[in-house]
Amino acid sequence: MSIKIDNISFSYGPRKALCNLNLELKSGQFNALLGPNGAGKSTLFALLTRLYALQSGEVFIAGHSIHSHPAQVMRQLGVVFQQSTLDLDLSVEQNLLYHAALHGISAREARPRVTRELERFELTDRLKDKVRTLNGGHRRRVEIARALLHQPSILLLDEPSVGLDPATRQQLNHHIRQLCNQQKLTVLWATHLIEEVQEDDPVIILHQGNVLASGQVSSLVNASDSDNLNDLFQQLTGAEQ
Ligand SMILES: Nc1ncnc2c1ncn2[C@@H]1O[C@H](COP(=O)(O)OP(=O)(O)OP(=O)(O)O)[C@@H](O)[C@H]1O
Repeated sequence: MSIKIDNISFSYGPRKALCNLNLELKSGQFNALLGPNGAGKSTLFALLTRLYALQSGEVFIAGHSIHSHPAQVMRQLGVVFQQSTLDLDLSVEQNLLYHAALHGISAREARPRVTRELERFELTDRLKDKVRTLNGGHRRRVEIARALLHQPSILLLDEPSVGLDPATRQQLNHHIRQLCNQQKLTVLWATHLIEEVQEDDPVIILHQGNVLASGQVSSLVNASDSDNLNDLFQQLTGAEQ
């Protein structure tokens, strides 16, 4: 399922955060949204998830406007925000069942889904543990498992690897890629880290609210006079990695 972003702009008072964005995510693929701090990544996520109302332009999910068909399209979205939204004093199971209930899924129906997701994330033995006792990498996995409980076809992750050590970051990134391949999920992975983006990925380079480039990494690099994505990113944004 795809997301089409049609000419959206957004300002916080006088500060312009997004300027005339036009994008289409590749359906069933791992799409990377690469931008330095302040690029506008979180603002874009807030608009895609309807946390903020659109000020101009439109967003379509599977051809439906998020403005005119919100319930229909929101069901298709799984979201992992930059800041964790787990309740630290509830167990992993309680956090997951609570989310399922918010989506109208009964506990009876939710339990096997919880079991399946936790198995997939190798967290089965942590079911009854309070989230507070989990390390950062495990908390992130619980959040992703939670985002998948209602079986969305699109998964949005806003800098999910922030605060994790390099090995855990890599595992998480690898895990999402596997999920994407197995389930044909459309993924939007926001990051400021070039090493989380691979040559075959469709990438969107966002800087100061503007899309500077979008397309498959290797095509963008080949069409430029840079040797790799790192060089291209630096050339376009002036930002050092
Ligand atoms: N609530 C707000 N009020 C005013 N300005 C804001 C607000 N939130 C974000 N901004 C500004 O909007 C721009 C885009 O911010 P945004 O958080 O979307 O970027 P980002 O790419 O997610 O960066 P980061 O990784 O640092 O969160 C920045 O200039 C930021 O300072």
